[in-house]
Amino acid sequence: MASPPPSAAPARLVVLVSGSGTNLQALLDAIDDDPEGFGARIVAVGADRSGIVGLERAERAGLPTFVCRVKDHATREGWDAALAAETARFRPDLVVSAGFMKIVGKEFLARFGGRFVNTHPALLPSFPGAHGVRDALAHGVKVTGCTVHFVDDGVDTGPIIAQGVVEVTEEDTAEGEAALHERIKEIERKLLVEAVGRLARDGYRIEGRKVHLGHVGE
Ligand SMILES: Nc1nc2c(c(=O)[nH]1)N[C@@H](CN(C=O)c1ccc(C(=O)N[C@@H](CCC(=O)O)C(=O)O)cc1)CN2
Ligand SMILES: NCC(=O)N[C@@H]1O[C@H](COP(=O)([O-])[O-])[C@@H](O)[C@H]1O
Repeated sequence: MASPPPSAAPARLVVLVSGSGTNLQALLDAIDDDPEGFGARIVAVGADRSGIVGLERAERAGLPTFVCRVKDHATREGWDAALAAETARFRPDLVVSAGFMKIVGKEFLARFGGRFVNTHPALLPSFPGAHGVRDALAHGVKVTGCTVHFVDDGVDTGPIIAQGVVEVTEEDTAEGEAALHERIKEIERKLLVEAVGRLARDGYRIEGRKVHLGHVGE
């Protein structure tokens, strides 16, 4: 699977959030710093819950937002189809899960598979799921980090785009999960900005588990 050849128009991004949205903010800031050069612009921000700082950041930036809550739908499949339809309204080239805490299903992946990027706070394939930082600490690892990857129908199993490493220190106890997560997020924000910018500017090919950046060799 390959992205379309790079075009003069910036890639359209829909960003999905569930929380504080600092990764979203990093993307907003990078685009603001170099609107022509970044290669992408955010066209909408979606969430699975209301009342979160991530949505406030989007509103402050003057972006359209949408909220799609599981509990407003009779079935999980109905929610997934609604999320896909809301996202599709904004005609994204790429969808970015930046702290989006819901597993998406068949309908969403049918529409956005191969162009849905997630950032996860651990070095995949270790410690997938909703508690990557806590699980890595509990396992006693000495290094952890973050992974930007394409989303597939597993949980955090899709092809890896980029990874960043963070050392675990003696002070990083199970109770100190938040402090380690903050150090990971400092690296993660830069990694996500760099990865999304490169995907948008240079294009990419996914061959099996390998992600090749750029249109070289086509
Ligand atoms: N089909 C996929 N969907 C998503 C993936 C993925 O790899 N495949 N990655 C996530 C993000 N993610 C970690 O990176 C993640 C988010 C949430 C969960 C989870 O277990 N969620 C529960 C609900 C938890 C909650 O609401 O707080 C759920 O979905 O029911 C695991 C991994 C983006 N989506
Ligand atoms: N498995 C998904 C997951 O744990 N996602 C994590 O949530 C945080 C969101 O931070 P933010 O809201 O400040 O961007 C990020 O660390 C992201 O990797």
